[in-house]
Amino acid sequence: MKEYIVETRSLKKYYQMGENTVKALDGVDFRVKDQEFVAIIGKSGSGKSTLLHMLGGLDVPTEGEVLIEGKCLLGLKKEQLAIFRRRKIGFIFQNYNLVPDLNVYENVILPVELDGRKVDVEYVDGILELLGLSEKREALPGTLSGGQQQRAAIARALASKPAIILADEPTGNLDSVTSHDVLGLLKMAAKQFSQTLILITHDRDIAQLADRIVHIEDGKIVGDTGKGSDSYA
Ligand SMILES: Nc1ncnc2c1ncn2[C@@H]1O[C@H](COP(=O)(O)OP(=O)(O)OP(=O)(O)O)[C@@H](O)[C@H]1O
Repeated sequence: MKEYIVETRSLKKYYQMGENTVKALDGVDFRVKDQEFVAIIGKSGSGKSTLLHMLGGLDVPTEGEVLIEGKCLLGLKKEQLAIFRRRKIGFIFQNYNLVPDLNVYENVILPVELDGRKVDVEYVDGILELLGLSEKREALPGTLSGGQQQRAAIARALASKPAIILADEPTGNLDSVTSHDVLGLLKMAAKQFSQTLILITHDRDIAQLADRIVHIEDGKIVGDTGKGSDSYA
């Protein structure tokens, strides 16, 4: 295993808006160790989502590199990138993106099935149990509370056993008590299944759950605190 599971080198993403260049990311050197939990904080428009999208291979940098387990994403062909995303990365977004016609269990195993892999039923049952969803396996998403839907989305992200979980404001639609509960469960699950967790949040209380807090401003890392951090600021 490489020292860093995730690494960016001088990562830049510029958008040309007429005469103006928006520097969404402006030279980001970001490193995450295997099984670390890192929270990314920063004001709206500071570049958090852009960074997360680059890490997950959902977008291509203007300059610089993203390395996952030491492998440069830019070197991958389209098909290889799609396989990489399905196998290595679990995404959790603010709007849960559950399929309304499928029940909780079917939603959770969908990415594994789409990848043509055999479902590890015992493992999935363990995740549902851990997230308090065992009773809701057969329920349709529309009949669940926001917190339950988000837990189902977390279960789905965990089910394919990805090495890395990327979560973009996963509790943005939940009240603060539910947010804390859901995030606590996500943290516990990531630990239990030896996953690396990178989470964007506006909420400083939630960020405190992480091993490290990385602060982004105007597309640059301006602070990096917590155990195991390198010093950037
Ligand atoms: N497709 C795009 N075209 C043009 N500009 C973009 C695009 N995507 C992002 N930006 C700009 O890049 C900057 C960073 O955006 P980003 O979404 O990464 O911020 P953020 O920190 O995630 O914000 P929020 O907390 O509001 O989600 C912003 O100025 C945004 O307007």
